[in-house]
Amino acid sequence: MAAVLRKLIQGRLPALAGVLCRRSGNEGHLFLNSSGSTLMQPRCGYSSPTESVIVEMDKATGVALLKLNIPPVNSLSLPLLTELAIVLDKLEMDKHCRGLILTSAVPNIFSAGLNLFDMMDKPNEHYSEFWRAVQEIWIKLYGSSLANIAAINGSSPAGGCLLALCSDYRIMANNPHFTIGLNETRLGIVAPFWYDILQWRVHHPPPCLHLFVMALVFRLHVHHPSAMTKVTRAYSTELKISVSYVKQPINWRSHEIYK
Ligand SMILES: CCCCC/C=C/C(=O)SCCNC(=O)CCNC(=O)[C@H](O)C(C)(C)COP(=O)(O)OP(=O)(O)OC[C@H]1O[C@@H](n2cnc3c(N)ncnc32)[C@H](O)[C@@H]1OP(=O)(O)O
Repeated sequence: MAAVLRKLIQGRLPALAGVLCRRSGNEGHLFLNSSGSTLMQPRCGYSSPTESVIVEMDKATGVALLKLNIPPVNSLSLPLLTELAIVLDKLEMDKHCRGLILTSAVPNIFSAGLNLFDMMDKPNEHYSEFWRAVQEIWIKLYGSSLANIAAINGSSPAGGCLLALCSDYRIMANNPHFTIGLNETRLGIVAPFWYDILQWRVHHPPPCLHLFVMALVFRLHVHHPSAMTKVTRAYSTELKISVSYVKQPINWRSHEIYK
């Protein structure tokens, strides 16, 4: 690990800087226990071909639980990114699916971020394909029409943090050993401009966003349609605002931090 990091820090990140600068480019109860692992009672499931992304679809709520499952650290390799993209596409097209929760099947690790081995000693074609896959994931997650929540049940540096930032809402297990943040700057990787916006959005959520998530969690935990209808009616305006907020496209020119 140390040797890999040293090699990357020494500036052997061919093709990376250019790509990063380019601008195109029972009832499904969810708990985080003290160790941060997620417990959910699955109703039915389908997973990616290699089970690197386990999918547990709760038919009653229409919420899919996605568990990243590439030990030891769920590093985001090209195959994992590709499988995750396929799963996200399938869920987007599934008319019964209303939301998704992204978490990890690996104890203590949500994701170690981008796979370091995909960023070194590879031909240029590989870098193009890899970075296209990275961008595709954040676009699919951020632009998803489904409500999506990151249940961060372990450490989540760099690209792992990106996955969390792309989600509509984040819940992290309360464990002092779990770290999260953008440590990739130490490897010489400059985070692209939209990373700022994703972070800004996290630090300045409107109060109604919390209401939106409360309603969602309420829907998952309490199977009481009439109670839910009352909540929805009472707060319909706030819910509409929060839904449009979390699903708004990034428009960096009009964004407040760039004004
Ligand atoms: C366009 C969007 C821009 C987004 C920019 C994002 C960039 C990145 O994501 S760069 C990647 C940055 N990630 C890291 O620097 C993470 C480094 N890893 C860690 O900090 C730790 O490994 C850990 C906290 C995630 C887990 O710690 P621990 O449980 O102690 O496990 P080990 O450190 O012993 O690691 C086990 C095993 O996993 C290998 N490994 C760790 N991280 C990666 C990785 N990102 N890619 C590939 N492999 C990784 C590590 O080398 C160990 O392997 P072995 O030595 O063979 O056991």
